Amino acid sequence: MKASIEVTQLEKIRDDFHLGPININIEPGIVTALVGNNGAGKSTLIKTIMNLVKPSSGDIRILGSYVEETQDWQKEIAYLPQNKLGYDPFNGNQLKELIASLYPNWDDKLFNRMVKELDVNLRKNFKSLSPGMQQKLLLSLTIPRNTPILILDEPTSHIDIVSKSILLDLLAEWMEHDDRTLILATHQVEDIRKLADMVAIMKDGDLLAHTDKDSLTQSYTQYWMVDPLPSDSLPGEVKRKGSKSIVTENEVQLEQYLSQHQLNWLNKEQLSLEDTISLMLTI
Ligand SMILES: Nc1ncnc2c1ncn2[C@@H]1O[C@H](COP(=O)(O)OP(=O)(O)OP(=O)(O)O)[C@@H](O)[C@H]1O
Repeated sequence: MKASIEVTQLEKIRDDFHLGPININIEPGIVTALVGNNGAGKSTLIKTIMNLVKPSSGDIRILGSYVEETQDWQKEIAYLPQNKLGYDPFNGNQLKELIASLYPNWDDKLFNRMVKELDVNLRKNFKSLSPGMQQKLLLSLTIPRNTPILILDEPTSHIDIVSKSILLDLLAEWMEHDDRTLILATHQVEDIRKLADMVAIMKDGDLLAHTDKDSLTQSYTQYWMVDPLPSDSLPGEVKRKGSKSIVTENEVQLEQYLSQHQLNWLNKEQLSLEDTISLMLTI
C-alpha cells in the first residue's frame, strides 16, 4: 500500500540546530507516536511536513504529492499545532462555522459529540478559556475534519485525566475507519501505550529509531544478581543499576556468560516502554 507520508533525506538547518537527514515513511492505517526530549526536533519535523517550515534539503510527499509543488494535499490532512495563534477574538461557535466550511467531509455529529463529552464551552471567547479548555476546543475543531491524515502535536498536554481518557478512546475509534493515518507528537507514555502502533524516537535532530511498539518493549532486559557483578563489560551490556543489576540488549549471550562464570541471578524483567525510551534517549 502507498505510504501516506514519505520523508526523504530531509534536513533543516536553523542557527545551531540541525534536523536530519531524516528518512521515514508513514503507512496508512497506522498510529505513529513521535517522541523525544524537548528540543529534539519533533515540531520542526511536523511543521516541515506541513510545509510551514521550508526544508534546507530533501523531499516530502503526502499521498504522493510533493508538498512544495501542489496544495492538493492540504485538504487531506488535519493538523493541530502546539502553538495556538489567531483564535483569541472568536468563540467556539464562530470558529466551528469558519473551519467546517473549509473541510468538505466535516463531521458535525462528531463535533457535537466531542463538545458534549469533553464539556467544551462554545460561547466563551477563546482567550478567556483555560489552556486545557482551549486544547479541548481545538481538538474538537480538528478531529471532525475527517481527513485521511491527522497530525496532533502534543494533543493531551494540559487536559484533565477524564478528558484525556475520552480523547484517547475517540482517537482509537477514529482509527477504526480504513486506512486513516494518525501521528502524535507526545511526551505522555499513556498516549503511546494506548494508541501507538509505531514509535519514532528523535534525539538532537536525528531519528534514532522507527519501530513497532511491541518490538521496542522487547529491546532490553534487566537482571538482578545475587552478588555484585564483575567490573568488566558483559555481553550486550547497556547499563548498570548499582553493583547487582545490569541491563542487556542480548539476553542469550549474557545468560551464557553468567552461567559460564557461575554468576547467579535472582530475577529478570523486560524494561517497560517508558524505561526503554528513556534508555534510548540517554545512551
Ligand atoms: N522558529 C524558530 N526559529 C529558530 N529556531 C527554532 C524555531 N523553532 C524551533 N527552533 C529550534 O529548533 C530546535 C527543535 O525545536 P522543536 O520545537 O522542533 O523541538 P521539539 O522536539 O518539538 O521540542 P518540545 O518537546 O519541547 O516541543 C530547538 O533547538 C529550537 O530552539
